Amino acid sequence: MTTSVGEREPVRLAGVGRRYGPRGPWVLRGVDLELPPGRLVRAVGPNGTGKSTLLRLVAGVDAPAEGRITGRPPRTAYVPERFPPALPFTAHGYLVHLARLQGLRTGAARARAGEWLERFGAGGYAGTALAGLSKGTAQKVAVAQALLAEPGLLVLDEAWTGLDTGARAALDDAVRERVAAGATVLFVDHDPRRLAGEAHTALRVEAGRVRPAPPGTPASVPVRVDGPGVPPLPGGATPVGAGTRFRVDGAPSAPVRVVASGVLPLPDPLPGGATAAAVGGGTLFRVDGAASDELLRVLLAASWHVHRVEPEQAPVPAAPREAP
Ligand SMILES: Nc1ncnc2c1ncn2[C@@H]1O[C@H](COP(=O)(O)OP(=O)(O)OP(=O)(O)O)[C@@H](O)[C@H]1O
Repeated sequence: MTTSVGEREPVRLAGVGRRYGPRGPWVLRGVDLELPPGRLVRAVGPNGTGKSTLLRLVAGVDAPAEGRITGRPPRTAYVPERFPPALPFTAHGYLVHLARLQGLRTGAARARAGEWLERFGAGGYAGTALAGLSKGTAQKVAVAQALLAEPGLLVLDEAWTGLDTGARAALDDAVRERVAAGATVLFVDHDPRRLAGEAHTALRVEAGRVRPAPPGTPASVPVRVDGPGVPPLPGGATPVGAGTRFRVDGAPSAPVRVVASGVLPLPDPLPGGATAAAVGGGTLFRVDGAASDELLRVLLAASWHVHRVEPEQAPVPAAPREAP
């Protein structure tokens, strides 16, 4: 059940604002965000500050009062904070109906609906009317509907609330599968231990703004190094604390390349006059070694995900001409 969603653009929010009613206070304003594929993003913030509003906007079930949201993939799924009132379906019938609406053929829709009910431990309620389900089982159906069609963007608003332990673990696994398949997953959950240490980025929603959450936010992994091994780092940099931050002793002077990706805007200009260019799945920064520490600090502060830090390679020499 883990089809890759393939290469696609990030979901982009540009100057997004939302208020309820033409004279209502702005709940969110001036929100600029990029949510790239393959990222697990957590939104945090005090009650009533606009987390659900942000999630509804990203999911496309609500529209901004100003600004634009682009790049939403065709298969976007959303689990609202509150499941809609019971409709005249059985649990299985409802999921089949939604899967058909999402483009699955009847046979595949039936199979997928059954599989997801089983995964969440609700297979025994497939034939029960939605109106007859307990709150917990109804929540399993709410979560299953979002996973039926392997969405490229999955938005979860307190989706774990009401689930039993087994179903919560099944949802954790389903989220990991979607992220591994290249989907973007944006979630809110009141439990700070939810997917702790796995979220690539934490966003703080407060006072109408969306900012990177401060380092130490439980779900935040400000910088994570991917790959089987980290190459020798410029200036003898050493990983600190399970490979999440770097300390550089002495100022290296050799040029350095940093490959990173992130959702929040970076300062312009970048430290040391670093240049940035898009590469597959991220951004390639080139910076003088003396400024690489500062560039990493800036990336860290903006919750960017650093994939590689390496010395700039010498230009590849031209291939020698063959003797005539
Ligand atoms: N449909 C609506 N009509 C009017 N005001 C709304 C509507 N939805 C949300 N609001 C208001 O917008 C603000 C942000 O609400 P929102 O639900 O997005 O916050 P939240 O951070 O998700 O809250 P919580 O953590 O309590 O779920 C609140 O003041 C809320 O009353």
